[in-house]
Amino acid sequence: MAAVRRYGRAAVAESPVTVRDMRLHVVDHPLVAHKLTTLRDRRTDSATFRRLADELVTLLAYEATRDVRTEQIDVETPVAATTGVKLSRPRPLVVPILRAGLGMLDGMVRLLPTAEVGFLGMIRNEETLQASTYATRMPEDLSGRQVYVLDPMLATGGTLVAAIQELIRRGARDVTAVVLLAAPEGVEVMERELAGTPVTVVTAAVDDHLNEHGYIVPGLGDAGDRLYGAAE
Ligand SMILES: O=P(O)(O)OC[C@H]1O[C@H](OP(=O)(O)OP(=O)(O)O)[C@H](O)[C@@H]1O
Ligand SMILES: O=c1cc[nH]c(=O)[nH]1
Ligand SMILES: [Mg+2]
Repeated sequence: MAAVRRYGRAAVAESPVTVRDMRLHVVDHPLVAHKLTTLRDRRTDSATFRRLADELVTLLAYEATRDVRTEQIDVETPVAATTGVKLSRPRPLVVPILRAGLGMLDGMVRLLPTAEVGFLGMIRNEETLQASTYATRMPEDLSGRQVYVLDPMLATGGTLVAAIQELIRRGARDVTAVVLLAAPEGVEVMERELAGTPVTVVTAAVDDHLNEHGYIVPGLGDAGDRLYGAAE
């Protein structure tokens, strides 16, 4: 599939790649690959999965926050006066998409301690693959805010596109999506549906394809169930 080649290994070498208005950054790092491989493993239990997802997000967050706004401040070390930076206001907003995105929240705010947190509850209908929103708790006005939206899986793209459209409706113009895994089909849908809006997607990998149930292949299964499902 041409799209796979476009976003597969080649994208890792050149990452980030910009396609129309979307910047796709596949984080190429051995620790990222190691943690992702253990997340993929069907034998990994929920407790380990939660810990690894948390660690992986912190590594992705390092890349995702590369353009976070800072301002210069004065600081006195024990030796001399100098200048440094601190995170600027308005505070960045972090929005996990419930349920599975909640497993990424702690790892993200660990690196962004000043962040405000909003919530979007969304569910994908497993028959139609259409996303719907069942809960929203975010500031109404997001103009001037840097927004980081968290969801482990970018599959058909329906969920993330709807989430980002809602952020844009509230005035956000600086949106970064942090996902653990993406499908090439979902990346294409995002480019098409969000054309004209500069959006960055940071991910650990772009996989091969979606199967007939809309699951990422090889993927890691149902992220929500693996994080919060019944114990094995
Ligand atoms: O790109 P898409 O095709 O829209 O699929 C991705 C969405 O599906 C999963 O959520 P799910 O609906 O299973 O909800 P959950 O997080 O509560 O498990 C996943 O966490 C994404 O939100
Ligand atoms: O592979 C997939 C696709 C959607 N949602 C998941 O949790 N996993
Ligand atoms: Mg799920």
